[in-house]
Amino acid sequence: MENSVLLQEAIKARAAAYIPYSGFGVGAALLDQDGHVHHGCNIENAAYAPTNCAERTAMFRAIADGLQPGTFKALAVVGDTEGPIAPCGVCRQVMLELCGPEMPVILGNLKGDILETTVGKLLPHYFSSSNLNEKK
Ligand SMILES: O=c1ccn([C@H]2C[C@H](O)[C@@H](CO)O2)c(=O)[nH]1
Ligand SMILES: [Zn+2]
Repeated sequence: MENSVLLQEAIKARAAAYIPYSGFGVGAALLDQDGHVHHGCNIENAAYAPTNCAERTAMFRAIADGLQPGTFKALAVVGDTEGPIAPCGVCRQVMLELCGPEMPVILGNLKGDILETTVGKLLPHYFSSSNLNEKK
């Protein structure tokens, strides 16, 4: 699937954002190996901390639907930002866990700016399960 098509899916996903506090809607679209797209939006909370970002919503939704970690092909994320949106640190760590360092990440905005990167480039010198296993 073209990056531009996956970004369009992220824009569609953004329409469902629940954002009563920030007013800042984000959409995400996660492509699986069968060519299916899993949508995510940010879901906020009056207590703020329980807020779930669009990226994590898409990944958790796909895992809950039975897809296997490490099998995803790409993740697109879109917000109404000046340049391509920047995923938060928590989402980068979850991307590493569920998508792996090599997976492409396509970051965009509503003006059509695009940054193509990877999970590993977004989270250099990351902590992962291999660090836990070093001590076994
Ligand atoms: O990449 C990002 C950045 C921010 N947010 C959400 C979290 C919160 O609802 C709002 C403001 O931080 O945007 C995302 O979903 N993804
Ligand atoms: Zn996040």
